Amino acid sequence: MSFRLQPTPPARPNRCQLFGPGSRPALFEKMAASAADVVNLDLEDSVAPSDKDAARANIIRASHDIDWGRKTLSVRINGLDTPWWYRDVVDLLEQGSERIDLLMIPKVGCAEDLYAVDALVTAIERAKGRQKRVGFEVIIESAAGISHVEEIAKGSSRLQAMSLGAADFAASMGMQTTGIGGTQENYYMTREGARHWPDPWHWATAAIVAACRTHGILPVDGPFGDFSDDEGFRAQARRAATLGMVGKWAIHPKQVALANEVFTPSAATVTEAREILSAMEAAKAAGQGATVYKGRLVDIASIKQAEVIVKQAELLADA
Ligand SMILES: CC(C)(COP(=O)(O)OP(=O)(O)OC[C@H]1O[C@@H](n2cnc3c(N)ncnc32)[C@H](O)[C@@H]1OP(=O)(O)O)[C@@H](O)C(=O)NCCC(=O)NCCSC(=O)C[C@H](O)C(=O)O
Ligand SMILES: [Mg+2]
Repeated sequence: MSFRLQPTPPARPNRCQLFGPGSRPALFEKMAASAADVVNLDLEDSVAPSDKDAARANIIRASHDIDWGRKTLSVRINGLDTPWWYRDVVDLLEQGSERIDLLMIPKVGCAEDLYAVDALVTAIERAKGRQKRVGFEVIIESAAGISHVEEIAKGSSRLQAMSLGAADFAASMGMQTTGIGGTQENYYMTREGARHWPDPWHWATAAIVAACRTHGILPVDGPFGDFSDDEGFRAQARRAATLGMVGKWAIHPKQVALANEVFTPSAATVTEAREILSAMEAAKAAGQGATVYKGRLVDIASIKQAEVIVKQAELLADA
């Protein structure tokens, strides 16, 4: 480990973030009753320009009236290149309840984007005497965002989570795609006549995870648009989990159980992780730094790998 230690990310469950448009308040109670860890009420791209004011008012009302239980309540504001974002922040923090946990900032391109929102939020919190410090989450969904991902990850002490937004990301990168996330038909390799479809989101996912882990932020996989394709969602989520992400968005309620399934370590995985820790305890007692578990090498690094899984399981058990 470097002399600079890796900070611990916020200790809260973030397996699934369920989205719903702020312009559809009939969905809010259903979102609150869902099994998602995080609810994202949207003011941005799922809300038509003519509905922005009404959607903002709906969300403010819902922050007071709806019992959100133990969920993390997040509101996605409009992008900093629009005329709406400052009004989103001002109204949400002047009129919304303290139940709002996070503001999600879309399409961040540089650390200064967080600085600007932080300055406005800080002034409102002081002026209104708000007791709870609101947190931020951001979406990396542009060429600029991925190019500046590490500076963004350290851009504000309010930042808790960072998601990959595959749809806007693909558009900004000029990718020839139309589907939101998942396998892309023309991104394939061939060998001996057979096609194989690698993951076009792999490098961006890995870059986001590295930036997040360096700065103690939760890395999250964004939307998977085809909500009729459960296996496609599972495969995308499993790839993201394997690379270190902690959860995934749901853009339809049927995706919530799928995300929770993938991002909750299975009983067998947790048992194996605990057995590795026990095997290493026994090895340590015998003065060894490495031993054999189920025919394979485990050593001090294996302790850290196993601890990732055991800590995830303990966090979810406590939640
Ligand atoms: C995708 C939807 C438009 C589908 O809505 P609908 O046609 O109403 O779905 P169903 O008829 O299948 O609904 C079945 C029941 O589930 C309830 N429902 C629907 N959606 C939700 C929801 N989001 N949360 C909770 N409950 C929901 C319906 O009311 C039905 O209930 P019942 O009648 O009692 O059985 C819609 O799901 C939707 O709007 N989803 C969210 C869209 C969204 O927020 N998009 C923004 C995030 S993705 C993005 O922005 C891209 C990203 O930034 C990037 O760049 O990658
Ligand atoms: Mg987007």
